[in-house]
Amino acid sequence: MTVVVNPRSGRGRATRLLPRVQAALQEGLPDSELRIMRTRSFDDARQLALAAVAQAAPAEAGRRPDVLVMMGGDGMASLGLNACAGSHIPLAIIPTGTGDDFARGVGIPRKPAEAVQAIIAGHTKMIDLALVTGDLTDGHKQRYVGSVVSTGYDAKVNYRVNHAKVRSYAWSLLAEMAQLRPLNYRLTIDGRPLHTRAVIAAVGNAGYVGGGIHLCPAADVTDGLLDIMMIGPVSRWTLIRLFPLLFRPGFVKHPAITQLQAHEVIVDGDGLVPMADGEELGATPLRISCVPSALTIVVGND
Ligand SMILES: Nc1ncnc2c1ncn2[C@@H]1O[C@H](COP(=O)(O)OP(=O)(O)OP(=O)(O)O)[C@@H](O)[C@H]1O
Repeated sequence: MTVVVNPRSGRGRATRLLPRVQAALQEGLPDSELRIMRTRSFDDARQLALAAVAQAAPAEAGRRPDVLVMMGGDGMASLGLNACAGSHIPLAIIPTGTGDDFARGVGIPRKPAEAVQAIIAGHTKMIDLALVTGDLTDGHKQRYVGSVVSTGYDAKVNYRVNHAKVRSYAWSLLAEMAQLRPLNYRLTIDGRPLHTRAVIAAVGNAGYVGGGIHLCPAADVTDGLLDIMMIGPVSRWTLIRLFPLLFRPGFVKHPAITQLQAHEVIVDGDGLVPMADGEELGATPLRISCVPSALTIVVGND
């Protein structure tokens, strides 16, 4: 078992928790060889995750497969799922980030101590991933996304937070609200064109963005489908009323909200800033396809 740790995730929470996590894993899995790798940078984390998967052994009779454990936030989860996708190596997450939306959306316990117990118990399930193809910011042409691709108001808020000198989510929400205007979207949903105007258009594999916004409430990571959620050209005041409701469980019903499901969506439009896992994703057009059962993850008991 290789545990790749971003010591800075959750503003240093991972560093504080690591000794307890290590002790619990050693106690719970005394026969496992445990390798703990503290990352020095995001690139370092990517390399360590890829190397761990390349060296990992699959399951054999009477023996569990090697497991990649990513300890950090959504950035680390994204590196882990991209390293494990399509392999037979299960991915476990110990969520110590500020958002942890991937863990939230796929049934991984959000409390680190419970996530460790889930790893010890070793229950796994296969989940779908969204494969994004296009000119991506990381220089690649393809990347898996586990949670949501955002392109509207919420993505602009995320972009503003990332580029602000002082990172304030509340301030960015307000600043983007002041500039709110519907964006022109040119979507192709399972081959059918849909030209529309919207303030939010998100494509979800799992349902959460922005640290608990349930933007795609119908998303199911085992149904082989992507969930598309759009909020049409509403006024600022309507969005201010709708937005907090997205933090609550359940569905938000409003005539401006459209929810669809598809195997593949091509997202294009004017002035879109696609974001995923808290980072810029790339320039439009982007093709987003659901890849069923692309990843095995370690989950808690439902
Ligand atoms: N030593 C490091 N290893 C990995 N990433 C690092 C490191 N130091 C800083 N980072 C930065 O941390 C970010 C990834 O953090 P991660 O997603 O693990 O946690 P978070 O940002 O606290 O949580 P969340 O993404 O859930 O809000 C990247 O933007 C990366 O550049």
